[in-house]
Amino acid sequence: MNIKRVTLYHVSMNLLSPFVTSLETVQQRETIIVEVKDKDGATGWGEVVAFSSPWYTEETVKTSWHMLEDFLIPKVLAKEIHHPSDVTTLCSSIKRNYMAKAGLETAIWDLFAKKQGVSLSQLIGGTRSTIEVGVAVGARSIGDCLRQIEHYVQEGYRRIKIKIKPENDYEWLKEIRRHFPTISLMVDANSAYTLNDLQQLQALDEFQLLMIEQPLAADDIVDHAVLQKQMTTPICLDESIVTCEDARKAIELGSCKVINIKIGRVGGMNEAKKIHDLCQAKGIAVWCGGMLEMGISRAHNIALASLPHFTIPGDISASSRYWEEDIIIPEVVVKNGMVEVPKQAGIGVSIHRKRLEEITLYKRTYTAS
Ligand SMILES: O=C(O)CCC(=O)c1ccccc1C(=O)O
Ligand SMILES: [Mg+2]
Repeated sequence: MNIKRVTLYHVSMNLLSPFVTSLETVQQRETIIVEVKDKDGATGWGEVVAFSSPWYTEETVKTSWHMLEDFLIPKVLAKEIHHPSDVTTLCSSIKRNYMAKAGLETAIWDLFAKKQGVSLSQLIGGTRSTIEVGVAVGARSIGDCLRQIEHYVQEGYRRIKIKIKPENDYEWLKEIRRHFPTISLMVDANSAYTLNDLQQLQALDEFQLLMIEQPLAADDIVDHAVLQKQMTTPICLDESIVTCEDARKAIELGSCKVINIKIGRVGGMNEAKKIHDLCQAKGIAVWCGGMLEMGISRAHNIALASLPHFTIPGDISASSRYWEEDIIIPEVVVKNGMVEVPKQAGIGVSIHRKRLEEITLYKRTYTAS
């Protein structure tokens, strides 16, 4: 493949309702859509999942744009690409900046799959035609939280995830379990605790949680290993795992029993697949995480989650969970807690050009010299 043009769209959409985490409340979702075109005019689409501010990881929409414009796009425009995994190698001299890399790399995966005439799921070795999905609830109050759970359980979601922090964990979970004693339930702390909170965390063991996601700091796989030995609830790592090497070390240390794989956080589909394969070999459970994303990233997640070792429902909700109108056709729909894996070439959905233009604040095209 010779990539001839890359277009970046700076876009912004309002979430249907604010998403509250221990670190940030997201209402306006700003991001970058990446369109790549080769010499034959074939097109691939990717989405950068960085946020407006560096609350989740260090990347932002602006740092991603800078990395793409000044370093990453020039690399892919300069060389022939034989396979999307070449992009990882091409960009390996550029440190970190995983979400910026993933936005471009996933667009090239979509393009490559389309050129081969196969679905992205098929291309990466996906084995499922439907995937089980869960939903994440980031609520302002326990009342709001209970109402949301009720609604999503009724919609058929297979697993509910609640955002917690030290000020509302035990009491909230007590209330939730009183109303929903048997639902598949897990929590995500986005690093809101330290080992000083050991007893408070151990108290959560009574709620039969599927897992607790990222209780401690992103750069602390040592303390997570200490914590896992003293909790029965499985620990799942999210922010701590940005490479396959991180996953290997965390597994060796016993820092987690589960890993949440996000394509954006780990720099692309290639690395995501490597982590999947490693976890499969080591018997560590995995599921596909979410980033309050628009449809393009959602479609890439669906392809990833069709791999055989994704045995736990991911944070892959319907387009209508977050958006009035998504930028893909058809939108992602959830029926009975399941999403169909598209069979069409590439990510298997079309871009809703009119909707994309509506939410675009600025766009710029870069061409091969
Ligand atoms: O529904 C989703 O898209 C995922 C929700 C979620 O938990 C989340 C959303 C934004 C940033 C980080 C996270 C996370 O998994 O920690
Ligand atoms: Mg998380």
